[in-house]
Amino acid sequence: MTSQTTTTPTPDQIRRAPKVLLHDHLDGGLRPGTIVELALEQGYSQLPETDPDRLGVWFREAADSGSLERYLETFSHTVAVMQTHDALVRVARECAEDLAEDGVVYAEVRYAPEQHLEGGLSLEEVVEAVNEGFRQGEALAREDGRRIRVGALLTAMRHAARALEIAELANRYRDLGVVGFDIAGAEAGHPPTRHLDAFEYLKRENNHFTIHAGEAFGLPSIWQALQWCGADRLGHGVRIIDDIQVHEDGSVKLGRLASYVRDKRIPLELCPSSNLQTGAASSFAEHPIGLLRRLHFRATVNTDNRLMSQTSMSREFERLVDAFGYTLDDMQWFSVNAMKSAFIPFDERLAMINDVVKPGYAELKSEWLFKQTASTSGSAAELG
Ligand SMILES: O=c1[nH]cnc2c1ncn2[C@H]1C[C@H](O)[C@@H](CO)O1
Ligand SMILES: [Zn+2]
Repeated sequence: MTSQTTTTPTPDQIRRAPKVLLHDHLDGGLRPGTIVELALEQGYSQLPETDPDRLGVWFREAADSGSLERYLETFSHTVAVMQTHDALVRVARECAEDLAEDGVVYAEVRYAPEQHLEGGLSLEEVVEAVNEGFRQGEALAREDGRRIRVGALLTAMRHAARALEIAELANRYRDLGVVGFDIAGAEAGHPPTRHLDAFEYLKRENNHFTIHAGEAFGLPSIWQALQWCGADRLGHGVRIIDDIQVHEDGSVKLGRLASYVRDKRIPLELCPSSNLQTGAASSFAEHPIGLLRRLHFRATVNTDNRLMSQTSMSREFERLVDAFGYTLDDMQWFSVNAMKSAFIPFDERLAMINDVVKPGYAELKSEWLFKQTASTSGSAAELG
């Protein structure tokens, strides 16, 4: 038996393995039951379904459009019920609890504060409500014997004009639960350079940011995000594949931009299920993550929107294990990559890797070895 097959993780091991999540939208991860309850409490009557199971299916199907623009339309329903302090606290608390339950030990969860002002909250009140929810969720997880740390990323919507204001907000709440900044929304027609003032401000403040780029639009968007805006990470970045040639004999040639991304260890926040829904990839088996992992790009695995994709970190890994035969070693590689790429300080990242991620995988691997040894010695005894 090769070590590849011997360490193929079971669904239970995948769930228990310590996972690190860098790209997850707060407004894309609500529990369907919570949406129904919040809509009822707040008198929001536009939900397409009021049965939680059917609503969950509706989100996945509506998001399965093959177009990022149509995928994004589904967020109008989640954002609609996230307009009060209590709703934001609840959604953030449940997010942290759900991630912890799924074995996520560190997460950076993003949302756009400017989309949560319709109930009269200020930008600061939105950030404080979400932070309160994350802290509650972390504490509840701890009571259940689970360990998770959640940091917030503040997103500015790329079609709007509030990026500098949101960047300033992210800077004000730095070390107070917010670990960085992002821009999201429809990519085509909204280049990241429109928000250069925000990125330049953050660089001057020595702050961190990621940019959704190379998802619905290709290399020019990635190039701008890196070389004009100075992004620390790429949200998706999957289209970097357009700059990689794979020849018939299996040899590979990287273009200048792909080389830069790999040489500089630019983290790619890959979100396989989401890419299938927006048309950025056509199947799990053909998803560029397989090649990017083989070529040692700084690839990470992410959920993007758990509600719209009916997914979780465990589900993403299960599908990757099925498609590419990944082992616990591969899972550890992705998780260490993600932890290295997080926006918290270096010493804290290192501590997470050495005290949480690596020991977690070592334990799972030793469990497996123990079972193997027990079954081998059992059969030897029977033979004897
Ligand atoms: O995958 C995505 N690409 C671009 N924008 C996205 C994606 N997923 C969610 N968003 C948008 C919709 C949300 O309302 C917003 C903030 O989380 O970010
Ligand atoms: Zn996203």
